[in-house]
Amino acid sequence: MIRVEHLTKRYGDFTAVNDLSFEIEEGHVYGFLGPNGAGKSTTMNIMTGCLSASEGHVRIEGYDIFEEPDRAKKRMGYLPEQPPLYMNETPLEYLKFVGEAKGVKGRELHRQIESVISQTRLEDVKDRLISNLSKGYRQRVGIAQALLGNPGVIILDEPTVGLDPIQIIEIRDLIKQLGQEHTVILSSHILSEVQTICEKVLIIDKGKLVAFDKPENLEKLLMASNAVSFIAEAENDEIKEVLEEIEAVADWQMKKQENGSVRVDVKIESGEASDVCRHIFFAFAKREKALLELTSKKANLEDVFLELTESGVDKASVDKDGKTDKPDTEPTENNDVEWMERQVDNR
Ligand SMILES: Nc1ncnc2c1ncn2[C@@H]1O[C@H](COP(=O)(O)OP(=O)(O)OP(=O)(O)O)[C@@H](O)[C@H]1O
Repeated sequence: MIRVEHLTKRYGDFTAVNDLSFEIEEGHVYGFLGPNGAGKSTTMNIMTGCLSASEGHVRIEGYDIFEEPDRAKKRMGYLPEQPPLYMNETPLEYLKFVGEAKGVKGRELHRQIESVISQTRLEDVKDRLISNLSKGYRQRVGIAQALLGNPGVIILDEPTVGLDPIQIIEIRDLIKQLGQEHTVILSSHILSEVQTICEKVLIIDKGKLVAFDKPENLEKLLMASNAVSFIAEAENDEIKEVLEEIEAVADWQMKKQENGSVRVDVKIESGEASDVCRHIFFAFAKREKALLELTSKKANLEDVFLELTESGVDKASVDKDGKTDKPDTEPTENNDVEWMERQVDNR
């Protein structure tokens, strides 16, 4: 459906997108994930024909975005990071304007406007001035305009940035619904967002693709960072004996507690942490030694993301340059959003 081939974008001496290639298939929700400045917006702007590329090709359903831009653009709806809304118009007026600009006319335009207003639940505000709408509703208007012309692909650049937690949840639900009828590509630097909405994730860092897979497969990549911790009332030799019985155990550290028990942190090389927990539990029970605590830590997408972007070590075999620079991130903003989301999720 979309084929990106060896895409490169240079701003002067700076390479913002570096030899990016990937293919998007029909009917999935794709997450385009990366730290701030990774090159997500640049890539999306090129894919949607808003920006030229220094090198490479983008084909939308076979149409080259640079050679046949009209045909290619017809097949895509785009919500840029800053949606170009006219504040002194109502959603209805604005959607009419955008629909006409996309070449939709007459009754068909009327039908499509009704349909996108209903899909994005704008009925109650369709006659209010956009300048008087909340950011969440403005974002809905932005999504509604992307849906006009009934494109197969919807591209959304950071659609939840700046929204409050309730609005974030509403927009995510809307995106999930859109994914039932369209191919959706969504850029984000919020991991939990991509994990909950997307079926496939592209991770981009410093303009390069570092991973492209299902969220669950990316987590499997980091099985090695699965870990188990326990506190046992046993001697070091007995603990060593138990751990040596378990093939999946890669390494461990023991620390004597004040009450005489021993805290053990175990690194797992392969397999499930729960299987290792089960083995440890029964091994100590058989020896009639008490386990005071037993917990496992499963690698999640966040671990994959940090591993692939912060360390620059390429576990997905896409980028082999092994850079170790830290990305240009703005953790405060991300943390605020994720913290607020957790408050809502926990209610
Ligand atoms: N017009 C420009 N001129 C020079 N450098 C630019 C220009 N536009 C973007 N850049 C740089 O290119 C890099 C990629 O920017 P881009 O906006 O694509 O990243 P992003 O992944 O979308 O980041 P964010 O999540 O912050 O939006 C950044 O280092 C940015 O500063």
